[in-house]
Amino acid sequence: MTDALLQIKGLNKAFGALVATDDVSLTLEPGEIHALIGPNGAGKSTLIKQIAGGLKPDAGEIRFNGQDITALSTVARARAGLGRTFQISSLAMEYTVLQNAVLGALGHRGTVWRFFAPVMKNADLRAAALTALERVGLADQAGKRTADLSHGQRRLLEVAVALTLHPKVFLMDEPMAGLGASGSKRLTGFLDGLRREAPILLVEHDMDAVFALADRISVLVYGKIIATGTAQEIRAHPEVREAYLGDEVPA
Ligand SMILES: Nc1ncnc2c1ncn2[C@@H]1O[C@H](COP(=O)(O)OP(=O)(O)OP(=O)(O)O)[C@@H](O)[C@H]1O
Repeated sequence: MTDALLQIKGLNKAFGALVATDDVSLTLEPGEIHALIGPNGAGKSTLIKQIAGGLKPDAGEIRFNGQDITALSTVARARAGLGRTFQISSLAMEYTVLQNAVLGALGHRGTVWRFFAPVMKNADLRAAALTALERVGLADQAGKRTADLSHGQRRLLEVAVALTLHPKVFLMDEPMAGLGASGSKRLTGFLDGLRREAPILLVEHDMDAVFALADRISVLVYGKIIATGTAQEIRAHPEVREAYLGDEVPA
């Protein structure tokens, strides 16, 4: 394998007596989708937050693109190329779809955002935003108020906002949530191609999507990774079946 773009080493995080991240190490290699699965409360979101910079680990190291980023702010990490979609929407609901995408593109330029109107007239920003909207199939919704989008469309808009930043790596926390069968099929197809642009660390409960997409799967239980492997290896792993998959997934 080539050098990992993202390397997590011995990460630990406790909330009082609760160990939410228990000595977690994992890598994300160029071109791959590495899915992180596990039961509710296993610590998946807590791990993503530490990688994105919103939560400080108690111990351990996060290396990105050859650099130790453990002490960097969320903004510095995003500028360095860590793209993220959120479990809870970060969109401005009263703004249009295009305005949200332009704000995303603006974040990449690092420009100080003083006046919204001139920003919306900036041809480069608009073009970057529209390209991202086209890629997720939302270009025809550009003028719509974000609050008027369906839940699934909002999730796609979040992916478009992340795309405007041209990240080197994507961190995605449950992008399929609430999409419905056709929406998740469509997003699955999109993520399948996206991995060639930037590898994806994917937290997802939708097992159809995980098993269709993931090059590798890590299983988190009580904050600990109990197994990492291909879809086939994970399906057949006795401890994983007992702790998480049960009889839902045929081996
Ligand atoms: N800020 C916090 N303070 C205290 N406990 C927390 C905090 N954030 C998370 N936890 C706890 O840490 C554990 C891991 O939570 P986390 O949200 O990371 O799990 P998860 O695997 O993402 O769950 P889900 O699949 O339901 O989203 C849970 O027991 C949760 O209650």
